[in-house]
Amino acid sequence: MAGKPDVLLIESSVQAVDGPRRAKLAERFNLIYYDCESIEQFKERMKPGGPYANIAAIVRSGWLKAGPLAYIRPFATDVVSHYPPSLKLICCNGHGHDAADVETISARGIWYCNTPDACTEAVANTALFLILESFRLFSYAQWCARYDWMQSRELGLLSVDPTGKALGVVGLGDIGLAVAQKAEASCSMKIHYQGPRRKPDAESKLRSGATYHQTVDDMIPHIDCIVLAAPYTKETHHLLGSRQFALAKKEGLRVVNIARGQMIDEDALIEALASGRVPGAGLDVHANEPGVNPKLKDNWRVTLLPHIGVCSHTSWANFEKINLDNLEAFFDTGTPVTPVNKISN
Ligand SMILES: O=CC(=O)O
Repeated sequence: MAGKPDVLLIESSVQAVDGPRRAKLAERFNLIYYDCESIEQFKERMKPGGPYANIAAIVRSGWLKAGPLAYIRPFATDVVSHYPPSLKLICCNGHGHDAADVETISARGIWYCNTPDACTEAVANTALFLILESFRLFSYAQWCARYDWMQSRELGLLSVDPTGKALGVVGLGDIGLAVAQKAEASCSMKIHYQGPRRKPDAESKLRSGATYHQTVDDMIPHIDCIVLAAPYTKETHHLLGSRQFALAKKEGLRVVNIARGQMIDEDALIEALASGRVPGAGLDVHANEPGVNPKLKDNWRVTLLPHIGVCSHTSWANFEKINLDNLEAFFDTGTPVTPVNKISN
């Protein structure tokens, strides 16, 4: 094994890359399979003399473990200082990278790569489902079909079709644009968007274009449903709160979040649901994951998912492929393919 770089693999059961490519991987790298039970154990194993003491790369293509352990954050600030000096590359599944302290990772001279586009379809399809849910409240209707048919009679009088309604997308990046295209194509929704700047290229990919608004507050009075598809940053923390809900049209503002839970002030959302300013919501993400606010759980106007939008067999397969592209490119050329930071070689 001497001479081969140590690569720590956090894998999923979706082994999309198999056959010759996987065999080559084992020829080229000393593959170590992550099996820690806690973050403390992870730190311990990276100490001199430990099994992870010489890792040159970490490749994360799967959950760390099922259950609450899946929420261990191996790239967070308190862990980065425990990385061995040999570590030069992190390849991590997913689109958002707010769970990693990329600034501190960069200061340590380590490349950090995400897997852009690997999950665009999966997340955009989830958003489309949640848009329909926020208007038609089908999850509650399903509950009625299972347990109390007659309660669905009232529901049928409350729900509204999204056809032709105005959709406001916060963040017209890859995912936001895919959501807008699907909503336009399937429900003829009129697209509005907000972000740091106008995006004429993205606008031109929509059949009827899109209306840009500089701020969320400017956009809300024009829309029937808002979808959050922007990265979570200091600026987007509590992007939706009481002030924004107060700006809703009198017919109300449907709310869909496929980005990060902390972009919504959940207490304000609960109040807006009670007052009718928000007649329906679809949330894939939550402020305190893996917990879900009990008041949202109790509200039949809200469709709740457990941050599953990004996860499909298709996405996990793409994650693995892109991670391995990054690993191989880094060891071939010194530069990975999809880094979010830049390290001078
Ligand atoms: O939420 C999931 C991701 O950012 O990939």
